[in-house]
Amino acid sequence: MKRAIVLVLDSFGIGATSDAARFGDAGADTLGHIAAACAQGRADVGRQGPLHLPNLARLGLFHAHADSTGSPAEGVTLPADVSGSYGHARELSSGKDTPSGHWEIAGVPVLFDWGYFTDTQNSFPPALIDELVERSGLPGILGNCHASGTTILEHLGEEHLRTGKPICYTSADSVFQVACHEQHFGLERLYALCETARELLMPWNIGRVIARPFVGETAADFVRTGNRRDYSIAPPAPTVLQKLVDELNGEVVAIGKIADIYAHCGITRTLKASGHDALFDATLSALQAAGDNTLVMTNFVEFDSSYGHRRNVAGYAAALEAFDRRLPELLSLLKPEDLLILTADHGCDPTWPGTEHTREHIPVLATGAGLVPGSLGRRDTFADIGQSLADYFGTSPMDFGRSFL
Ligand SMILES: O=P(O)(O)O[C@H]1O[C@H](CO)[C@@H](O)[C@H]1O
Ligand SMILES: [Mn+2]
Ligand SMILES: [Mn+2]
Repeated sequence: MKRAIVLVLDSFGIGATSDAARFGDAGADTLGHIAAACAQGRADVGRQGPLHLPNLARLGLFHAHADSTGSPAEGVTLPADVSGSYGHARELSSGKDTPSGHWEIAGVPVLFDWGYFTDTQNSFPPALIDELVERSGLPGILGNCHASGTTILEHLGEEHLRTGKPICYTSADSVFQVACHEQHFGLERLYALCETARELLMPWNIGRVIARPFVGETAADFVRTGNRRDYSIAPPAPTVLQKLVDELNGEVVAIGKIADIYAHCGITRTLKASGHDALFDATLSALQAAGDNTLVMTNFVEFDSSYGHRRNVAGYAAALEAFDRRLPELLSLLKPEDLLILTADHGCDPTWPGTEHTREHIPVLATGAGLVPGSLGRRDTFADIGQSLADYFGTSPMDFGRSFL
């Protein structure tokens, strides 16, 4: 029986890549800088002391990090006995965004350039906004700038409630984000607006439109909800997910934002859940129900959206420790022939200037399926994961990547 589980810890980078300087990210290190802050007592909010990830450590996380950066993370002990196969991978894709990372993990790197809105103010072309306003019957828009999604709610959330104008913003990523109040503006109306924006943005080659619903009545208490929705374009070639479905009639269970990120291509079941515990629970039940030729893939989004972008080191550390505590539940469900892979889609170093992603190696932690514990070394592309999955299931090979099985 072939069953693979891929857990994407969104934004969990383990050290800058050799091309990071091109992104302004030379020296970024999501894991290393979190561990250092913990070791130095600078992350004692809601948690205490050195970063404690015993289960990830046993799978080889800190070994992979040391191989990636050249030195062990501060304040952590590298276990003598490692039970997993561990490596770190570079990114071939031109960007450091979520779709690029996920598609490359699935064997399809993004070798073209996305469209970006590079102006930090008045970021969107007037003709685009005019058409969006007209087609959606809006009184206008707010924002029209680069912004952090929580800060912009503090600045413009109340004006949004007064005027009914959606808050549109972007970032260094190829995104068009729309924040609207779930009740005052309406959730379904926000989704419809995003669908129109998705259509209008096709010629601009923008990777994603993201609906960012929020609740609350004043700047002090606005909070984004789990009803976020990502409208991605389709991957440029069949991913390993698609091949598993098309060639082997397999099952692909997408948990969290996975289905949205692959534009619902190559997915047979979608499970939504809000918060890491609920995502973990959904992963466990999907695995318990999984039959032959099944891939269960989960994205743990809070690392990125609640802690990485928010530059919240203690929060990121606490979320990693909580994830680590639950890992034995998953490991105990695995059958020897199952393949488990833990990885990430890019970095988002919470100590780095700004609020953007960081260009980093991702961890590749694999166990099961006859893998021998030990180092997988530096991998040239995230697509080694996709190629390994193709190899494991026996689909036709991917065009990119080298199997580590
Ligand atoms: O600041 P928020 O709204 O979380 O936005 C972040 O999330 C987007 C998608 O990952 C990125 O473009 C980044 O800007
Ligand atoms: Mn991401
Ligand atoms: Mn992000």
